[in-house]
Amino acid sequence: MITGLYLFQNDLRLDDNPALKLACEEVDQLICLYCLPIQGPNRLPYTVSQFGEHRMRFLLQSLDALKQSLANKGQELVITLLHPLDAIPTLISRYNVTALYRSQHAGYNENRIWSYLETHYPFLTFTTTSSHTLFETSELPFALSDLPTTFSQFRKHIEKHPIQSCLPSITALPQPPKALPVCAELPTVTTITPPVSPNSIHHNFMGGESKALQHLEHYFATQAPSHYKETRNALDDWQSSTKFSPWLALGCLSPRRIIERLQRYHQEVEQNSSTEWILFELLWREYFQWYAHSHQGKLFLFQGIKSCSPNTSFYAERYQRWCAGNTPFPIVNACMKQLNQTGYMSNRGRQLVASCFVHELNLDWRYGAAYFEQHLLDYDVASNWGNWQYLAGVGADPRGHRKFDLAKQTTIYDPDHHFIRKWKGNEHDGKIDTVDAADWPIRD
Ligand SMILES: Cc1cc2nc3c(=O)[nH]c(=O)nc-3n(C[C@H](O)[C@H](O)[C@H](O)COP(=O)(O)OP(=O)(O)OC[C@H]3O[C@@H](n4cnc5c(N)ncnc54)[C@H](O)[C@@H]3O)c2cc1C
Repeated sequence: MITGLYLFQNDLRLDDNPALKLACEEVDQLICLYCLPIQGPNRLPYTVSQFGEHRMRFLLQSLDALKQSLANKGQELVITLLHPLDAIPTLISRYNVTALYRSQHAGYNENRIWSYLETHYPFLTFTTTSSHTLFETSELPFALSDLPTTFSQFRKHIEKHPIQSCLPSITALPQPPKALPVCAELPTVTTITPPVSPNSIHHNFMGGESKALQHLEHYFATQAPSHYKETRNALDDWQSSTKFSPWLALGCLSPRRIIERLQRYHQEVEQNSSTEWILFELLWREYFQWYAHSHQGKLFLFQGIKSCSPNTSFYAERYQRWCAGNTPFPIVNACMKQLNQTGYMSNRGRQLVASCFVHELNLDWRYGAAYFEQHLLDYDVASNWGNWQYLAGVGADPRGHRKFDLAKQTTIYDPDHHFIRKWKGNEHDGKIDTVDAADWPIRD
């Protein structure tokens, strides 16, 4: 009798999940595990915790949904607050686990944990299968160490490569062993976050696989894909971009399932430069995934993948002002308040606030990335840290860095200040510093 352990991470779904399918085929009984990292020391050295309330709400909803789907098939999702290196060895020895499975993950820490287990349990089998990306490592037309240094080169290599078809949803799973440990006492969605206003943008963001598939269908049932390229830079409109990112980040939705639905839209409705741009953006996501796999720990270094560090530092007051949306830049303030109140910010907004962080406030980009990590519903280690590096000039940008003219951007994207007024971006005191580095008040 083979007992397997499946570690759920960024693949909280049964649909198109090749890693889980393989586990189901190879073992007689299966433990399904999720380690929820909300207790213990913060893994980031940048003062913030990993989970803001919106991010946690979306994750808990997604876990609830997965737990229910598994229960409908006679399985049990064990959710623990223990670190994987405490939980997994205990389960291995208590249930005589001999085979461990997971989906491929771009996270440096997640991979170190898996490698540690592989080294310490050489007689067990460890299998990692890709489900978070459009392609598998073996399909890439270059070695990971030779990943193209720019997105354009990457896209040229990959865009004509056929994308594998999706797998159907898993209908049957091996049973769990008898007397599995009960789940940790988890905070519930209602205890951890305040109720969501029905008018709020994030009312639409409900975690879980079935919500993801509903949203996918709904998006492609509208005309929005046919206008995506013209609308995708809007700051605050639900239909302007796909809003797939939170479900993609947790793996409630497979990127290949999106491509399959996009192709159906092409056959049934139309194919134009807007619809093609959706694939283009998903290739950006793909690039950052492989970028993280390729550069590993360098994703978190101040100098990124470059050889010299930016000329920025950490100024506590400036950082606090940026987080709270109290800088001299109304558009930035509005975007930050939108993030704080909803857990979402448009791609254009993210570019503007990151540019402000690095180029106007001269702050160390990693603190901005860590703040995003805490608050974004769609936080994804590769997309977040890769984009921040890009904007800070220490990543994959051939131009060196991106500094946005915030006044000009406001004229283009919020000409009548509707967005700024809505999010109260004008409510600020116009200052960057009121104390100096030694905490002595600065006099005007
Ligand atoms: C500083 C910064 C931090 C970011 N952090 C994250 C993050 O943690 N998680 C995340 O998913 N995206 C991140 N992005 C990328 C992008 O802003 C979001 O993916 C996008 O805004 C999500 O909204 P959407 O699903 O409507 O996107 P759409 O415009 O509809 O794009 C479709 C999909 O393509 C992908 N995509 C689009 N743009 C990018 C991009 N620049 N990089 C990677 N993937 C992209 C996403 O998966 C997105 O869901 C970041 C961008 C910046 C500038």
